[in-house]
Amino acid sequence: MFNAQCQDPQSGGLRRLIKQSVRQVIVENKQTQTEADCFQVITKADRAQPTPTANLNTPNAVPKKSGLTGGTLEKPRSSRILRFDASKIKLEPQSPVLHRSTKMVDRDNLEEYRSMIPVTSEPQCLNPEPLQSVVPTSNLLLALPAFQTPVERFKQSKTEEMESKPLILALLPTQSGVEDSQPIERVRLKENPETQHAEPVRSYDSSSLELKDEHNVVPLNETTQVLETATLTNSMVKVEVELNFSSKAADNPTNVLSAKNGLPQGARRACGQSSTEIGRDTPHRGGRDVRNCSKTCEKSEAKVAEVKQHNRRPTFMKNEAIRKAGGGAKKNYGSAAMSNLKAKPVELSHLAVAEEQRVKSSGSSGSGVCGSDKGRKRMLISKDLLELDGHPPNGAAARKPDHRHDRYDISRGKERVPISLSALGAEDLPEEFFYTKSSVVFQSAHVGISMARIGEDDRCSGCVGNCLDKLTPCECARLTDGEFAYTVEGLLYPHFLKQELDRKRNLSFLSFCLPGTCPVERTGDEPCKGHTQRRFIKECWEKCGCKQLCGNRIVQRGITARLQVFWTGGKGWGVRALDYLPAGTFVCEYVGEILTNTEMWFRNNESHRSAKHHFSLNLDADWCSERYLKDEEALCLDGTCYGNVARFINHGCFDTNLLEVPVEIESPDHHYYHLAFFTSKDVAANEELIWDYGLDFNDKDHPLRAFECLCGSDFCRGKSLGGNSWHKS
Ligand SMILES: C[S@@+](CC[C@H](N)C(=O)[O-])C[C@H]1O[C@@H](n2cnc3c(N)ncnc32)[C@H](O)[C@@H]1O
Repeated sequence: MFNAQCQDPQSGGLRRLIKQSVRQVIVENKQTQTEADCFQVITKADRAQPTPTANLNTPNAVPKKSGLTGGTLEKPRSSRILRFDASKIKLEPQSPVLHRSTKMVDRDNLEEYRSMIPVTSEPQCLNPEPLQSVVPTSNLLLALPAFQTPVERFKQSKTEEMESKPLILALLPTQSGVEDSQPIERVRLKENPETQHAEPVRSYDSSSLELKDEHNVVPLNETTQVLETATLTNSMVKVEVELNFSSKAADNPTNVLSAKNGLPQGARRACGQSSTEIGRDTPHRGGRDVRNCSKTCEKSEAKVAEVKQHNRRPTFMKNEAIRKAGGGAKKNYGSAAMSNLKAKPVELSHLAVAEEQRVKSSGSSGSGVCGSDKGRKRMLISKDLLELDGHPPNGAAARKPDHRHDRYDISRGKERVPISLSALGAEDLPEEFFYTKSSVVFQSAHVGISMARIGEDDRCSGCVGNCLDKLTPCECARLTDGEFAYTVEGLLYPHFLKQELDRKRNLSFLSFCLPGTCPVERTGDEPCKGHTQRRFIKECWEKCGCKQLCGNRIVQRGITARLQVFWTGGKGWGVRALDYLPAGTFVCEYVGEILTNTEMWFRNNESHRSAKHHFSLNLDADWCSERYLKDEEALCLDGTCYGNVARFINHGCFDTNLLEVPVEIESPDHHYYHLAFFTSKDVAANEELIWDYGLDFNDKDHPLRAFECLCGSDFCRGKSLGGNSWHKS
């Protein structure tokens, strides 16, 4: 679909090829500028017989897959932890503040999450001992197991139902929460209150709620009155949370509220506040030097230190406790894959079984483009592909896709930052797809990356710390044309950007590889006129000696910019950055299923043909290499069913703000690489992000018809396509 460029450097004129064309655009300054078509899918090339001369013994040869072993099918049960401020949710359920403060974490990673909790939880007036009686009402950590749909949830077995109990992990005290708070007795959940799947109100009282009787965590008593309600969205399931607080304080001496001050018995006031005495403690007198206070005063240095020390204790359950409580939550898809260094490739047959299970168990997956690709086999492109001893990540292969969109974060916690979805003006939500942070391999695509094959020259094993600190480029940088591509700020160097933009706009002779190596040419009617050579970036990686914080590791760290999927109108969904992004900022990688040209061609002729939007692109930056790439070898990415936020990025014919750059991480094998998007210029907050698909809008041989382009550029190549547009077909 996207990304291959051909031109005849001999004639300099424009000649249309079978799949690609180069168009000349006369820009205002009368300079002739050419824009190459990159948005390309397989046409005749895929139907042709493979060229038998491919030499797989070359250094770049792709290792054949063999003997893939390991892998167990385990039903993934992840849990989401939603931290929200009840008062804010109540007032502004969709505020960005709320959005930012929402974080989904696998149960196994709670400890990691602890460090991310803002210090606003610092107790203001709390006595650590009777904390159970001082219950803040504003910050609550609530874990809800993830479910496919509410309906499915209620079909769960009794055992699983037990596991689905909400788990209050912590109540974080805030200043405002002190005066009017009481112990929570009940959390009442009402799922999907506004949808047809509305389920009856589900109440969890002290016996069904799992609470950790630890600092900041509140035991339950009998239910009495509702003091606070809140609504949060968990994976498109709207959950109304009613926090029921005790009013039977007198029954419980530790929960007695002082009629005068509203504080539970045993809680202390901060110095300078009302001088009401509570219990035997001596309150701090206003204006008094805290150094003179006794330890019983909570403003005293000793008390503050004690409180701080107490708060350093883990607020959350330990993993083991959580597993017991939640029934054995598994690591989530992404993190498990990335953290399992000893993983072996997932056995394909297991994947097939998993896929079948997915199709069977997902009622909605039988429709639409994604629903039609039953039985596909996929693997994560990650360390679990490495041919090392070990096992695949638990449940990674068997994980069921959850097709619903979470508007607060369509990645469902898989990305480092939430990717929100603004559906303003849209009639429907985007079509279902499986959000994946890393590309997955479809059955025939050979992208096995072997650690053993990564040689000394392909990594900087002798480096330490940050390679950017070195005076001379490390081995990885040498593979990036001998220099680092990234600045210390993590941006693409301006000269790198300029060079690549020039290369795209003004296809110079030097940018082309020799004819005769192009798979298009081998099967087409016309000779290939060359492809633009792409400059690859080689990032440092696990096998390098440098640290994870090395500045030559940008794309592998994932998305850091706040992105939002929004409704553009005519173009469908698009992506914008919520903040200003300077030129050279990494935005995201194009993630999808990795498949061969041949497989892509079949898909385009079958399931994708009638699709409204198309999500496939060619990884053809290696077409300039000396060896042939057979059609069964040349790779494409299809983001239709498995993809990330990049699948929503729209096309622009000219003056786009994104540049696609091939980036190698795992190995310097140009056969498979990551296609990373960087801002090609400064991008204002809320500006739509677009890149040039390089689509040949006039290609009538293509199985998919080009869309009628609405990029709005004066140099638009596809705005008046007449009958060639799928919109009109
Ligand atoms: C990779 S998807 C982009 C996301 C898509 N807009 C959506 O709603 O899912 C590519 C598809 O978006 C639409 N599209 C992208 N750029 C466009 C443009 N400039 N004008 C019209 N449609 C566009 C076309 O339907 C195209 O097949």
